[in-house]
Amino acid sequence: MANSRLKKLLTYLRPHWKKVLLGIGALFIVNVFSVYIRTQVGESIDTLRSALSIGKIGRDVLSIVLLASLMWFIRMTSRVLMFGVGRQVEFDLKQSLFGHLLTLQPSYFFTQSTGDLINRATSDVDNIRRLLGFAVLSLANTVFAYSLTVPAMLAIHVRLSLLALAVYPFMLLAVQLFSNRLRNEQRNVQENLSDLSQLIQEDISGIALIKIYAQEENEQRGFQHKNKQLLNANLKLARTRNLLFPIIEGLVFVSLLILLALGSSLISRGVITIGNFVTLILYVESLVFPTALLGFTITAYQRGEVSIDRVESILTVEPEIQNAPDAIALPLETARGNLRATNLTYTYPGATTPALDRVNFTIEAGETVAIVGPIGSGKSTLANILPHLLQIEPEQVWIDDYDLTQVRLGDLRRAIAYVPQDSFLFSDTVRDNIRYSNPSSTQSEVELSAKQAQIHEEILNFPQQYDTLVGERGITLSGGQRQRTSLARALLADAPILILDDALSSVDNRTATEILNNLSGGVQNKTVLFITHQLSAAATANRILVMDAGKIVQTGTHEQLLGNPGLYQFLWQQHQLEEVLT
Ligand SMILES: Nc1ncnc2c1ncn2[C@@H]1O[C@H](COP(=O)(O)OP(=O)(O)OP(=O)(O)O)[C@@H](O)[C@H]1O
Repeated sequence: MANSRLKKLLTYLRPHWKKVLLGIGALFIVNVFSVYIRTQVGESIDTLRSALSIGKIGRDVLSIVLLASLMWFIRMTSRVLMFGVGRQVEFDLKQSLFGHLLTLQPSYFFTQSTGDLINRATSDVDNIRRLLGFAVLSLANTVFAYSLTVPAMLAIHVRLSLLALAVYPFMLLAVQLFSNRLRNEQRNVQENLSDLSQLIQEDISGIALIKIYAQEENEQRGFQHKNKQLLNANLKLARTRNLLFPIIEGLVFVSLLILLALGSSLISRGVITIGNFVTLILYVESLVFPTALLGFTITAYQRGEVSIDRVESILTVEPEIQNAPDAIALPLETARGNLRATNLTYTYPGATTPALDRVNFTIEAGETVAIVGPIGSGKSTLANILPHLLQIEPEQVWIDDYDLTQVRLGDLRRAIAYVPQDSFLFSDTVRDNIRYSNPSSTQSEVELSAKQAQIHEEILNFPQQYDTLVGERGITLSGGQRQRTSLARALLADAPILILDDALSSVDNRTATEILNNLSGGVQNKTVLFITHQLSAAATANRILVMDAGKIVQTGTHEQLLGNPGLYQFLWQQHQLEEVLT
């Protein structure tokens, strides 16, 4: 696992290897300078003891200042390079995450919490950036500091250096002991953060419901509970971290004490010079920072490791619905709009009964077909299968006599304009919302679609007409206006097949029937499939499919179906009753 994470890190870094090498190389030079300057200080002290010369002191000070300035400059360069690489990897990861999410089927998003997904794409990616910027930089710095300083110390006096360094294995032991705990606590923090984000996102979406049922206090309590859990997880992590760092620092000071205690007798016996002794103290002091940082580095590493897992768990999800190898091209110009189903059966993952059970139909190009039936009878499932938004077995559905599962996804979806039940509008202008299906269309084409969807007149009454912003940053449209704007968008796509999934449910019966009548008037020769509970609208279709419990139980024109006892007759009587009552 750790190995695979390391491999992942290397994959992230590979495109930026030149900068990484340059940054690490610069860090190596910085550490060489650091050791050299400390040796210089010791030598200067020893020279002072033999002959006090102001000129020599001046020269030594100047050379040390120059070297230190150069060192500072190179250290800055290495930081800019490494932190830049971290930012670049953050950018790359966000790009691939977003790109990958767009390849996944809608059902994936039903089973995932949006807050968690957002958190992974932001906070977790940020942790990986820190791991690659700060942690790699600091780890490399620690390795260089030790590998250059320790030999220099040993060269001065082996026994004294070894004794001063004797406490360092305890430091590594402490870090090791704490690392598992830190990782688990970090994971806990990330998960609690995701929970909280999810709650905020849900509450904002469901704000009307919260108010209708006067649940503000309950929601506030729920939020407080989750927020408290996050606080506790953060405090626990901080406690562990705050326990580790003082242990490390304390051990460093023990090593300084050893130096002081033993070093003074070695000086008095003339084994080492005062200059050597000062250099040794400076060396031990130079290891304090990289060693104390080891704790932070480990935390950043742990945090990054957890985040790598969380980000990779999205990136490794295979899209269920992809182009088949050698997928069949179905260019828009050649698509006619025939649809056929043979024994179409579909069961939702985890469900025990099929949502569609051996469904058979043939719909000719240009036909207008209404699909009616009680709630939960499988109408939307069928509507989602046709643009291949749900994965089905091959050889069950055919478009223009091609197996739907073998047709290139882009071509299939361009051939089908689909208006789902809940009409989604982007926070953008009305024009761009309609143009979404065909971004190169002209204003007059947009207006034509809006007229067919019977929304044009209302748009003209909006404050900035077609330039009016809708959604979160603009005006709020009524349910019926949203539905007709979505319909205008679908009509502008000019696809040979139009599927409306109860897409006019918030539009009054008369207008809905008028719109559908115009669509089925054959002006555009589209195949129109509309799912509806408005039976007066369904009555205008060329043919009606009646669904019940996943099956097509009746087929025919309105008149034929009315003449036969069955579900349609029953639904129609109910509809007539509702008309009288309203
Ligand atoms: N994502 C899903 N996961 C599991 N089961 C589902 C899912 N979506 C729908 N179902 C089930 O599949 C069956 C058919 O649902 P579907 O939404 O296709 O019915 P419908 O006829 O469109 O209903 P309505 O008229 O209410 O829109 C129902 O039993 C429903 O509970």
